[in-house]
Amino acid sequence: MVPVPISPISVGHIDDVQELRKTKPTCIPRRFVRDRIERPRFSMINPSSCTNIPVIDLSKLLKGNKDEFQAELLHLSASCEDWGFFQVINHGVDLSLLERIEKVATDFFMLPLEEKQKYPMAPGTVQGYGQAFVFSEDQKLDWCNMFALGVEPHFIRNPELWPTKPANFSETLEGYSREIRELCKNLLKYIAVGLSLAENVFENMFGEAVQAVRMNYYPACPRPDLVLGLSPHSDGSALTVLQQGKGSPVGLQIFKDNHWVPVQPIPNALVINIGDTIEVLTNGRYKSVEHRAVAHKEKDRLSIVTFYAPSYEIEIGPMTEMVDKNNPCKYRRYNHGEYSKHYVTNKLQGKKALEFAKIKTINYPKRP
Ligand SMILES: COC(=O)C(/C=C/C1=C(C)CCCC1(C)C)=C/O[C@H]1C=C(C)C(=O)O1
Ligand SMILES: O=C(O)CCC(=O)C(=O)O
Ligand SMILES: [Fe+2]
Repeated sequence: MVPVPISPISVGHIDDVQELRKTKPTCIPRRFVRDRIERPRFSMINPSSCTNIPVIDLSKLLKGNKDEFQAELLHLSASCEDWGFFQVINHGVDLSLLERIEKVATDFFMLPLEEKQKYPMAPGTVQGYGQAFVFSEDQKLDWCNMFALGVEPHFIRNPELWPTKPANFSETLEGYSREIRELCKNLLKYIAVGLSLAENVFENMFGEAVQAVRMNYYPACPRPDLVLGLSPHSDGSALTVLQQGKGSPVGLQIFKDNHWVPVQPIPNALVINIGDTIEVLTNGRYKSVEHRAVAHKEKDRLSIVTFYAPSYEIEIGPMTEMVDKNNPCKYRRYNHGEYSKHYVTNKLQGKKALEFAKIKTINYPKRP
């Protein structure tokens, strides 16, 4: 076959925000300054920010009595349906692992730039150190440094991008990913039961699930009102598990009822969100929710995010149980590998990536 020339992507110069903060603490290059409409208006944050996202106590599902189990299952279904986001406490993930992953992530981001640049995220790709989802020179940049790695199955790994410093990075990430994988399997089991589906429906469907980790480091910013830590997006995964660094300021915001609602960190809790894949499988009953991160004036922030998704070979489409006369099929069937490719080759733009799967409805004009 004739090799197709791939046109190289020209993304221009991307400043490393941690370096900017060190060397020019008051400078915000033009590419980071958002258009007015996109800027986070802190005065516009829902004043009843006490509307906190729901909290699920997983121990009640794992080992609660019958009544506790039923009540928490209802709470989980309602959280998925009404919020698409919740925090999980008593999740069973070893707390020392949460501390250790945070330590290696922080140690990595604190390395000299030359060391981190040994693991570069090539333009247009998503693994390594840098800024993902940048495809042109005029695209606005996020006030964030990212380090992302594919973890499972092994063929998605690029071993050259697994850092040798800090020394215990790889073994810690392996241990952490194993436990987060079990958490995702458990959550998917209870999500299925809450939908009156067979408990193993997702695990059986997903095959050898894909798991990737992204560590986001948001340095303090002199004008947080002009920049975004991370552009608004929904996640392409089935489920996402997000760990907020201890002592990190509030930064994650979710878009609900036309307002950006901040997510208040709870010590040792993990934030879970429904990804695009579960939205499609449930025919839109559980929706992936747009979210973003904002920067803080004085404090740096760290988040460690795991994307859990079906194997690339899997065909995805609304499950038959979720489609009926009152809920007509809203999404087409597609291959998850194709969706992953589509997702990672487009800039983050709200829920735009999911247009890929939506069945367009035509509104015929009413007859006179
Ligand atoms: C920067 O990365 C992402 O935001 C991201 C990518 C994840 C991936 C890797 C880092 C390695 C290869 C696999 C994968 C594409 C999952 C988001 O992940 C979402 C997007 C899709 C689609 C998904 O399944 O998870
Ligand atoms: O840092 C955060 O709180 C948000 C991260 C996120 O949404 C992501 O990595 O997909
Ligand atoms: Fe996200």
